[in-house]
Amino acid sequence: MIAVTDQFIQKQLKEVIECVNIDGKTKLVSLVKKVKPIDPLIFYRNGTKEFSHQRFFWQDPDRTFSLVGLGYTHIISTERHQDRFHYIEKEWKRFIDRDVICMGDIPSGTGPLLFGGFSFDPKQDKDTRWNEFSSGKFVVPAYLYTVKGGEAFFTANLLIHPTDETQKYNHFFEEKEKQLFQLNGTPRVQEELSHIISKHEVEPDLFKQSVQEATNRIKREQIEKVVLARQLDLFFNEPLKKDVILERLTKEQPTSYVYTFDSKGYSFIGASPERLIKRSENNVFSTCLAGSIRRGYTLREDEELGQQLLADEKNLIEHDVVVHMIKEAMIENCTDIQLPKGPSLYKTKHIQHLYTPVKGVIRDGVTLFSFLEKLHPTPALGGFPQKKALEVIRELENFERGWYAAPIGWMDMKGNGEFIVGIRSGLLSEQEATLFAGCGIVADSDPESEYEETKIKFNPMLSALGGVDHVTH
Ligand SMILES: C=C(O[C@H]1C=CC=C(C(=O)O)[C@@H]1O)C(=O)O
Repeated sequence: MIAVTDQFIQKQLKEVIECVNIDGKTKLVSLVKKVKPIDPLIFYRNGTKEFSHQRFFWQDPDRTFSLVGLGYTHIISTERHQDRFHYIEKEWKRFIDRDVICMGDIPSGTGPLLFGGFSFDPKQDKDTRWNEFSSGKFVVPAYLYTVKGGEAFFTANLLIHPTDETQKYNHFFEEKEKQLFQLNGTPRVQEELSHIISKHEVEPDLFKQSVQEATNRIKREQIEKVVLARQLDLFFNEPLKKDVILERLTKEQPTSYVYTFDSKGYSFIGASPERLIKRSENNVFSTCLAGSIRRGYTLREDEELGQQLLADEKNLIEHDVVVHMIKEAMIENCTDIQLPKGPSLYKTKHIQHLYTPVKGVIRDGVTLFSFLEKLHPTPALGGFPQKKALEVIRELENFERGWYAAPIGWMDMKGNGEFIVGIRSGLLSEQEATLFAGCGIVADSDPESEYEETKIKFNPMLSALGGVDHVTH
């Protein structure tokens, strides 16, 4: 990409405004500039005053790729049950073709990019807490900061109306850049968090009963595997500092994706280790992650626990069901599939998992969203067979999962992008948080152990919110 100057951008903007004035139709113009890298958390924080109701943040586990969006210039949202993936993709394509003007050669991950997610199951009974998070909701940010490797880019996606005058945008880009990239102040991770004044496990006994019921059904061969989840409610003494929580997540969960989607006072936030699908040109990557054990307190104990997990039959069955389903989806949609023979370990700060990465070359005509539709929910989040597992979850879980355990991610205008599953997550509002955690149930699952496993899975969010002591390795 050519390094553009502010004068060049100003000239381009002037030309677009003149065209829009003549044409009489509102357009989104996407301006991209290479900038000096700053910490993406600073960009997110700089949006607190103006954009706290419309912000998102995304960072890869290796922290070499970050996206931060401020302000939502365009929203594509649906409450559809059936073809929600297709609908969002179709609307996005239509928007790009009809309403977007891009300047020059735009690198992947910049420009008019779509960020958002889907709900786990649009057929679950609705809870008003999830009102801002529809069955499919995607946004094009007004301002986007992208970090790719050592390079950084600032995108402004501006809506230009036919009545707009050129003067309105004089020095606009430069001033926004100055405002959003200012390095004022130290990292806030040391700052005191709001205090948890009350912690409430939502119906733990019901969860254990549901696990028991699920194992009975599995033994009666009505289903092979089902993932059951539960909630933990937290109440705080003062409004939550979302930028501090996000910063703690990035520091405390170095092997996880960190993400938040903020909308009108609510934030869906988490640190997930689980990639659902990534597309980069014609290459696709997915991950089978299922089967868990806690981390050890010493290196030795940690290794022993890892070996125990790698040999544990119950966990291997749980994992195999996921590998089988993802492999089938890969065969259908890809060529040149590469899949290791057996799982390895994936360690996060509080928990270790059985892990099998998969890659392939996407077949002609398959898109990121059509692939997503095939995969979601994998047996790591739903169960197997998929349809039956969803019915069991609807029956045995007594809350709406919303975006928990569902795809969240991004796609650019070239169709490249990545989706993870929104686990190790919580829904935050002003002074409250609801955390979610689930686990895969197979015939041999024991309700008490599954309950303990969900406790560990609450820890990444709980710790970022100031609720648990840190485990050190
Ligand atoms: C459903 C969750 O985790 C899934 C991902 C990895 C391992 C899992 C397990 O071992 O049960 C779960 O399938 C969660 O963290 O809420």
